[in-house]
Amino acid sequence: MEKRLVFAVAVVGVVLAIIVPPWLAWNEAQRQAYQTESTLALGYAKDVLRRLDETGGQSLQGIERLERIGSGPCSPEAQALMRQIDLTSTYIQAIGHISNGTLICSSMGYAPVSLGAQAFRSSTGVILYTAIPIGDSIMSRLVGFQRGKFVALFHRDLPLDTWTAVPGVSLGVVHLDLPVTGDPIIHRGHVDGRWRLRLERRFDTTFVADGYLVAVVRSRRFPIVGIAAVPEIHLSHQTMNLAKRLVPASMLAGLALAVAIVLLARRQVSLANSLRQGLRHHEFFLAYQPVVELTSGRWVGVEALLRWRRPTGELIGPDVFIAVAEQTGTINRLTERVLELLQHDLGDFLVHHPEFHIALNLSAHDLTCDNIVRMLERLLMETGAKPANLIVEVTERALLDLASAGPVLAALRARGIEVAIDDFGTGYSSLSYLESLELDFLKIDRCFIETIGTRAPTSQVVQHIIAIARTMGLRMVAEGVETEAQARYLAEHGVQYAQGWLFAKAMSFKELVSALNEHGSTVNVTATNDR
Ligand SMILES: Nc1nc2c(ncn2[C@@H]2O[C@@H]3COP(=O)(O)O[C@H]4[C@@H](O)[C@H](n5cnc6c(=O)[nH]c(N)nc65)O[C@@H]4COP(=O)(O)O[C@H]3[C@H]2O)c(=O)[nH]1
Repeated sequence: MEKRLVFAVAVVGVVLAIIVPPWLAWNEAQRQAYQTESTLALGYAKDVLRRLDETGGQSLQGIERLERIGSGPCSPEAQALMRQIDLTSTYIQAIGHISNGTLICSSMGYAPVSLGAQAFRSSTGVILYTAIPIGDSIMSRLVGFQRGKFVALFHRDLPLDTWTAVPGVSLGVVHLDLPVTGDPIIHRGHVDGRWRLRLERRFDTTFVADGYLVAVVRSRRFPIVGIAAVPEIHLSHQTMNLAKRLVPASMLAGLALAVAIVLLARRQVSLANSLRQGLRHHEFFLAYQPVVELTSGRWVGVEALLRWRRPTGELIGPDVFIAVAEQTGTINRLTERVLELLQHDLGDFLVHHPEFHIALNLSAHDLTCDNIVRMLERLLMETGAKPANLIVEVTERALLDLASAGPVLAALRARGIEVAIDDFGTGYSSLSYLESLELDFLKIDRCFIETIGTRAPTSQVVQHIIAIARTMGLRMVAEGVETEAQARYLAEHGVQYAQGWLFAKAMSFKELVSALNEHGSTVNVTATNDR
């Protein structure tokens, strides 16, 4: 990634960091407010429904008791029962016998009372009266519930007499046998009978309509729904209250993120510049970590690991600078430098150690064209080495672009240079994907070796990786072996090679040569410092 690209990505990142968190916070405030208010509205609707269910239940029970009396609907016995039902019920105001729309006798006494016009007859034969003229008031607040010869009267406000913390809440009950456009049977405030359609097959639902947050709940006992509508303005207030807390916090977080992006971009650019400078000023060198044959303890080769020492003496690890080099397009130059350093270090070493191998790491970029093939051929020519002396290590990530990596790897293998898949198990490769490549070695990553003999959930993975390597006919190299127990386990499970601090840390080429000269290739020293 060039400087300008880093800048562009950073600008986009900063803009997003400033816009996205407050936007997310605002959405979260809306979501939370809606959730809270919906729960509240559903609570009101359920309360109305519970009261009406209870009223209906008590009315039916009372009527059934009166129907069971054999002594006539207005007999003294029946009237005594009416008074008893009236007194003991919590919701019914009166109960009586009706004939031709007139209450003949009731728990209130003998005086005949006309119930006025029928408001509605349900499919189950229940008749409702909603404008019963009692006393001087033509439109009294009583509602009549008639089944057969008897009617129960209750106060219209009773089911709606639910306490609401929010002002302006509308409450109502709609009968499902009424036409869709019909009015609610009882209501307080604005209630639209059509809101019930939003229930569909559910038992309750909430939605925003006509300036209200509406909750509709269906009764499981009667064909009715309870409705509560909280003014939308209240929802907006709640959203604003929450947003006042969430948005500033998210803006701060976004700002911190933006600052982090700017700092990271600056570091990226300055690290990229330093990398180029480091290449010009020869600040890179190679360290070599021995690869050991597990059955014999023989050093059969080394892995060349790149190191960067800044003029300040600071040592920067490849984990940091390889990623920056890959992102800033300097990686090919870095690989070139690795080959130059190898050529310089090796001299004619491999001519005298024909069985020894050198493993070097390649990046995804190196595999995008066959330039690397020519560069390695040149290295072989200059050092007098054979292709079998070289192993290239590629990570699973580098193999993602199979279309370009595949032919390059095939070209290397065609020349006799072997290929190892590095950090196996940490990337994205699927088995079928790996099978489409021709490989020689599989390197088992340190993170799996660490789990050997532990109770870590991934401790079984090593066995699977070993099985995969066997199935694919690959030789194995275990990385990061630090204990005898790990080495023993690996040897017992047929892993041929290993590297790690148990055997030796990475060392300079000079130290490698003197260790080999001193002890032959069966050295068993823990070589000095990993520079
Ligand atoms: N804790 C622990 N660590 C151990 C042990 N034995 C070896 N290691 C470390 O594990 C890493 C092994 O290299 P890698 O998996 O190829 O992983 C390498 C490789 O992917 C990459 N790298 C190194 N040199 C080059 C290079 O020249 N070119 C490219 N493209 N990548 C390189 O950087 C990665 C990191 O390299 P290093 O920092 O040198 O870290 C090395 C090595 O120092 C052990 O017993 N315990």
